[in-house]
Amino acid sequence: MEFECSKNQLGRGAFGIVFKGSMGPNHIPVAVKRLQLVDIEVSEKEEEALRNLEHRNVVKLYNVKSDSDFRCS
Ligand SMILES: Nc1ncnc2c1ncn2[C@@H]1O[C@H](COP(=O)(O)OP(=O)(O)OP(=O)(O)O)[C@@H](O)[C@H]1O
Repeated sequence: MEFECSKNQLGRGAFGIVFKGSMGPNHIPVAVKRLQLVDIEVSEKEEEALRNLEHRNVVKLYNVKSDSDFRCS
């Protein structure tokens, strides 16, 4: 599902900045994390782990987009 993100910054982690965004036609609020790509293999492993993880204390991963020009506006 497509998502958008705003300039509204929610926080910052070791691998990137997290922005407030929305997803889909109903604009469901989501957090958008823009990763600074360090190691593609590590990123892919984290993505796979998050996709398979379901826990009430862990955010759900909905989408991953690979685009070096992607910016939150
Ligand atoms: N779903 C969310 N809702 C609100 N704020 C969030 C959300 N996800 C992340 N944040 C904010 O962004 C900050 C960084 O989140 P991030 O997931 O990058 O943390 P991290 O796991 O420590 O980072 P990293 O995986 O890069 O080491 C959080 O401390 C929080 O303030």
